[in-house]
Formats: sequence, C-alpha cells, structure tokens
Amino acid sequence: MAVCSLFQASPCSLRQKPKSISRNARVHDHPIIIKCDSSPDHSNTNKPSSPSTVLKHRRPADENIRDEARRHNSSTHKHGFSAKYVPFNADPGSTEFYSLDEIVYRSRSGGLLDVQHDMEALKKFDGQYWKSLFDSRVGKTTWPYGSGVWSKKEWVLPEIDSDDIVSAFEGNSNLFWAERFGKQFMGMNDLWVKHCGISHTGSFKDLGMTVLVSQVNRLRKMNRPVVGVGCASTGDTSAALSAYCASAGIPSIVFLPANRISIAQLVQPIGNGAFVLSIDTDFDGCMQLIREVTAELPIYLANSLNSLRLEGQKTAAIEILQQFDWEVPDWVIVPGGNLGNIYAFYKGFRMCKELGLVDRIPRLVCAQAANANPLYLYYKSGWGEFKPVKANTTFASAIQIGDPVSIDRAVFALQNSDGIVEEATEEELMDAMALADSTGMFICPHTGVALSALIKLRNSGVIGPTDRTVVVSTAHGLKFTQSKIDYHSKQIADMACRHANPPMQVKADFGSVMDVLKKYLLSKAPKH
Ligand SMILES: Cc1ncc(COP(=O)(O)O)c(C=O)c1O
Ligand SMILES: N[C@@H](CCOP(=O)(O)O)C(=O)O
Repeated sequence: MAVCSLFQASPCSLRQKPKSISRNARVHDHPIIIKCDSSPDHSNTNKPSSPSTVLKHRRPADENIRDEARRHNSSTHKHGFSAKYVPFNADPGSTEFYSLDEIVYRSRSGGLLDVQHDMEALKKFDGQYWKSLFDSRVGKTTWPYGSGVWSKKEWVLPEIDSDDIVSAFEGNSNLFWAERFGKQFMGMNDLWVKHCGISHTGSFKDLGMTVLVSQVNRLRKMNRPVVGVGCASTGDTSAALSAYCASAGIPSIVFLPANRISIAQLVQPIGNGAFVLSIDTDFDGCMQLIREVTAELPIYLANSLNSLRLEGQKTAAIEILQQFDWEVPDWVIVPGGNLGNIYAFYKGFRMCKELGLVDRIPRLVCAQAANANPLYLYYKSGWGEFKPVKANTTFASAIQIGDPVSIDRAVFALQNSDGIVEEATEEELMDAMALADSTGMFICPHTGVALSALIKLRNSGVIGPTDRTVVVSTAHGLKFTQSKIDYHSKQIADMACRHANPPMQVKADFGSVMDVLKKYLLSKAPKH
C-alpha cells in the first residue's frame, strides 16, 4: 500500500549490615542470605571462566526459571519484611489497617487506601545495601528479578511467594538522553525522557499490573472469591490488565468508553481474550460503573483506585535514580489523568530518601491537557476547592478524565515535592509531539503534554538550562499513530500543524524524482 493512502485511512543468614555484595554472588532472593564480601575475590583474576565453571551455575536442563527460584527460595530464611493497607494520609493515631490478602479498596470512612511498608524492618539495611542489591539484579533472567518491578520485590510486595508472580519482565525501561531536543529547542544539556511506554503492552501500566495480577493470582490460590479482574479504561490499563490476566489464565473484564480510545488500544484486550464492554459514556462514567459492579460481583478492581497498582508504578522513580547512579534529578514531569502515577513517583522517590539511598527528592510537575484539567484548575485556585470537570475530547485521549480518583494522592505528592501543575492546549501538545518526533523520538500525545509543560517552564525560567530534567513518557507512540497522521496531513481543524511533514506525491519517472530530490537537497545543504 502506498504511504500516501495510509494518510487517507480513517481511523546470608546475617543480622549485621553487609558492607557490600559479592560481585560473584547470584542474583539474590532475600537480603539476609546474601554473601557478604568486602574483600575483592582475587581467585579468578584475569582467568576466563572455563566452560565447566559456566555449566556449574546452570540450572538442571529439566528445570525452568520458576522452578529454580522455588528451589532457591525453599532454602532461605524469612526476611521479616511486610506491608499492609492503611487509610491514605491517615491520622498518626489511626489504628485502621487491612492485610493485603483482604479484598478492600476504600478505608472505613470511604477514603483512599495506601500500601504501608514496615519501614523499621527495611531500615535494618542501609541505603548502600539496597542500592547494591537492586543494582545486582538489573538485566538478569533470574525469576522474578529480571523484572524492573520485582527487582525491588522487598519494597513492593515483600510477602508474595515468587511462585505466584505474574511478570513479563516489565520495567528497566530506557532513560533516553534527549540530546538534540534539549539542545535545539530547549537550550538544555541534561534533558532526559524516561520511556515507560517501551514496555510489554506499550505503557507504564504494566508496572502496576504485574503487581495487581500477581496478588490476584495469590488470592485465587487461597480460594478467595475472585472470579475475574475488571477495570474502566481509556485504553492502556485495559491493555495491561488483559495481557497479564491472559498470561495467568485469569478472566479479565474491561469497560471502555465507546469511540474514545485508539484502535491500537482497543485491539489489545480483544486480542488477549478479555470480555470487552464498549459503553456509551466517557471514562468517568465507566469508572463509576466498574466501582458499582465490583462492589456486587466477584470481580477484583484493577484501576489505580486500588493502591496495589501504585506499588509497581513507584519502581519507575527508583529506576530513574538507579539509572543516574543514584543521583537525584532536579525535575520530573509526569502527564496526569486519573492521577495515580504522580503519587506513585512521589512514593518511589520518598522511599529512596527515607531508606537512605538518596538525600533529597526531585520537584515534581504534573502536566494535564487543557481539555481535561481538573487538577490544574484546583492548583490555580491555590488548592481552594476541588471541582471535577466534564472532560472534553483531546488527542491525549488516555488522560481525558474529569473526575480523577487519586486527586488527594496527587495533591499530597505535589505539596510535598514543591510541585507544579501545568496544562497544554491541543495545539501545544501536538506541536511538542511533532518536534520531539523530529529529533528521533516517537512519542504519544500524553508525552506531548509533558513536553509542553517543560517548554512553558523553560520559557518562564522556572526550569533552568542546566537543570537535570526527566520527562516521563507514558505510552508508546505506535499506539497513537492516527493522531500523528491527522497532524502530518494537516487535517485538524483550527490547528496550523506547524511541524507537519507530509509525504510528497511524485510521478513514477526519473526526471520527476530527480527534480524533487535536488530541491530537497538544496534546502538541506549547509549554508556558508
Ligand atoms: C498514556 C497515559 N499517560 C498518562 C496517564 C495518566 O496516568 P494517571 O492516570 O496515573 O494520572 C494515563 C492513564 O491515565 C495513560 O494511559
Ligand atoms: N489512562 C488510564 C485511565 C485509568 O487509569 P488507572 O491508572 O486508574 O487505571 C487507562 O489507560 O485506562
């Protein structure tokens, strides 16, 4: 098919703190079984491993990586780490808590919940210890630590048996130095894009969904009443839910707002065998319905109202610090919709500070589409009174949300990180996306929203030229190709599409091709 026709298409058993972790140690199950070794191992210096040494460490041929983890696990001691649900931002005197094995989404008063870790148990190990442990696990295939989420298992779901984990080795996503975009358009030398969308189902939702579906897997093995797992979605949550459920053989049910999500997103739950309900309402309507339904039926709620999700999502923040060799960036900009993710980032950074891995946290910016901006309006009112809005259509369709469930979490995150909220018009977000793509990225419109916020904060001098800044890219651009086609074919009403780069139609003869190429090369030739 011609390119042009595409454009016409519609839509160690130790108790003391270890000083370091042996480089030769395996990837570890529990901190307390790690071999401690502060002296370098000279025995193998300059000696290449013999084949027999390599074979010695291989698991038996009839064992898979899950079996291997099980064998390892059974020989280890219990570490004593734990986590529970508590009311979000609870009064210090509150005694209300729930086991993670209970099916509960709201506190007694109807407020949000939070997963609270036993920080005193985690603090028995110092920051250097945790950094070394996490670093030792990166990029391996050892179950389940090959995952960027489960490599931080002790901080995520410490009590889950590795056997119950459902993982696609998500996380460990690329932190991209946006050299040209930073230099050419922002006058910045330290601008980075955390590509959370380069992931199993193409968005950051995988980070949270591996945790939620793993816990569901455990609950089902405990014979808890969970027949299926359900969510309302603007596309990405449903894609992640259906993929992880399909991988574990668990039924998934997704409520989608009819005609409001991209084709690429719609086809994901369909392909993964979810029970897909296309409902004639917007996301907020679907969210209301799934809350009512999950209160009546044995369907476990998978939206970020469920605080388990955020335990996985927070690992993206830890990963950013790890990728900077545990140096803290100045700014992190996150696009916001239902507003779970901005809190997840805050929580990840705060845990690293509390446990001594870093000495501060970055300033957070939450970026919203102007067409769906309830947080922005609230911020601009000086946190006066929160009013949900009717979200209008936006190219950033995954954040077309007017009544975000995690509003209180977002406010907490922003107030405690000296945070800022920005917004982006349709034209601003699409132009930002096109500019980023023109420097070799291929981002989604939501990342365009975050980049627009960066542009505004740079222009106003809030973000300085040498500030180390991370823009969080939340989904893969390939999920949103129609918006790019519309932009580059200048088919968007009331939008100049200033950076459009439509394909040129050329006759199929040598002369015509030569003419256009010569003109093009002349326009690109260096000017002396
Ligand atoms: C691609 C994408 N970006 C950003 C967001 C916003 O995340 P949150 O709802 O946690 O604010 C979502 C979902 O809401 C999303 O799917
Ligand atoms: N963008 C989300 C909206 C729902 O957010 P959640 O994090 O609460 O599940 C989606 O992709 O559905």
